[in-house]
Amino acid sequence: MTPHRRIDEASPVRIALLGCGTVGSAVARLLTEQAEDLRVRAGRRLELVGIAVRDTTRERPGIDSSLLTDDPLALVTAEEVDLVVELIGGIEPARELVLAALDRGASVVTANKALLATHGAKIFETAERNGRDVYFEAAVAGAIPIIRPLRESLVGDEITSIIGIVNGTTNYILDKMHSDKQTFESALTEAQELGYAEADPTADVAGHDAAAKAAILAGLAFHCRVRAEEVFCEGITEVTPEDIAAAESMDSVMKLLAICQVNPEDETVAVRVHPTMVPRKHPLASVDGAYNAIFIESQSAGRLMFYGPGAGGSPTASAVMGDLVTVARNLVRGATGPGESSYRGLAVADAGAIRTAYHIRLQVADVAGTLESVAACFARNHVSVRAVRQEAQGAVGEAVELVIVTHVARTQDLDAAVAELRLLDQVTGPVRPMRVEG
Ligand SMILES: NC(=O)C1=CN([C@@H]2O[C@H](COP(=O)(O)OP(=O)(O)OC[C@H]3O[C@@H](n4cnc5c(N)ncnc54)[C@H](OP(=O)(O)O)[C@@H]3O)[C@@H](O)[C@H]2O)C=CC1
Ligand SMILES: N[C@@H](CC=O)C(=O)O
Repeated sequence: MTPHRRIDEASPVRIALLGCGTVGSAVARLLTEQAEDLRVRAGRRLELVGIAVRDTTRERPGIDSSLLTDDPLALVTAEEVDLVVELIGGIEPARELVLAALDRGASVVTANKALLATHGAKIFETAERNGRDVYFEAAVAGAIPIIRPLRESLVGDEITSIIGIVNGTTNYILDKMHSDKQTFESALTEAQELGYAEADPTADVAGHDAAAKAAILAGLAFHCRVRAEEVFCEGITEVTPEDIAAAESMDSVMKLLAICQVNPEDETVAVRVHPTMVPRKHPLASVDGAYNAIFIESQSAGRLMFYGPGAGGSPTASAVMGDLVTVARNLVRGATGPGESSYRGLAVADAGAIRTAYHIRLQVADVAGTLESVAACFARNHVSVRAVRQEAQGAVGEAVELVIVTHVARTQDLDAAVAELRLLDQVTGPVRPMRVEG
């Protein structure tokens, strides 16, 4: 274990900031503007000793340019640094820098879900070995306190499921597609301008950002390790205005949900992210813009809901600052916060075994026997149909739209049924399955 520089009463806690973009610049400003209150709350002055960026020549309003450096490794390995705040994003060089900081003896605060959901095991093991903290409240759901409740408040309870909206960008896009009939592209541009999207917005719209967050939530909730790549993940890039209209015709809205459950039969963990039809009366349906919401169900507490701004510089900086003060207090006391608790070796369920209800739209020729053929595809694949609706009545033989709602079914069974439907002579257009929750 690296001996820590003693933070005596006259010494400040020295902070290195990696990244000065949407979140980093908000953190840097708060450290200056709130310096006196932060000193009292942390028990020591918090001194920003350097800010690593790519471009040191760019004008950055409110930021002391003498602190800028383009050598992040030199900054995190500097002898005097007590606390490294990683707000660069992505895997490299963030991984290398975080590990170097911990090995050198600094504690770490990060908002980097992609990094933790991919290299969390190594990072937490390195922190433990060096007796240092890794705090990451901002990594999931922006300003919403969700990591601390899972790591501390609910650690004595048995969590059975988590369901939530954990990506602000996609919630913003889907909300705008519903409420303003905006196109996907223009809503995404707005979300980028507002600072909600990742540097590469593919991570948002393809569902990878939500999948990384779901992996972190599932790991904390069920005390096991889940990696981002193990999460079943479908983004919103294929969601069309027709899907939005179909959801509305069912008095529902489209949401990108993250769902984490333990299957009590085989003790596997099912973690998934996908666009989902949610009935308007469900509390998640009214979560608009870049807001996030997370429902937790646990044995003793019952149902809990967490709600708030899920993205953006200022809300995310709030979560980072909370971690920063907590870690500074720990440093001053010579203590560390809770480490990783992943003692349960639960396996992650196969994607095909994941169970949900479906809403399926398909175009068929309105001829005798069509309904029977369609129903047989579901029956042969063990998918139970709950309701069938024919959208319009035309002349015999004309194409009509059928809407079928199923009971909860296994993904692999539903996929097999859809594959058979596509081969039917009576099916004359695309077959569009959407998952349904609530
Ligand atoms: N934006 C949001 O709403 C939220 C973001 N997060 C997370 O916070 C982190 C930061 O996000 P955000 O602020 O939006 O990202 P930005 O893209 O706005 O900022 C990234 C910053 O990192 C710097 N940087 C990038 N690569 C390097 C490098 N190799 N060396 C030194 N500096 C580098 C950039 O420098 P330069 O300025 O010179 O380009 C920039 O200042 C990410 O992990 C993200 O997932 C979490 C919750 C919400
Ligand atoms: N790009 C992310 C930012 C916060 O984590 C999002 O849109 O939620």
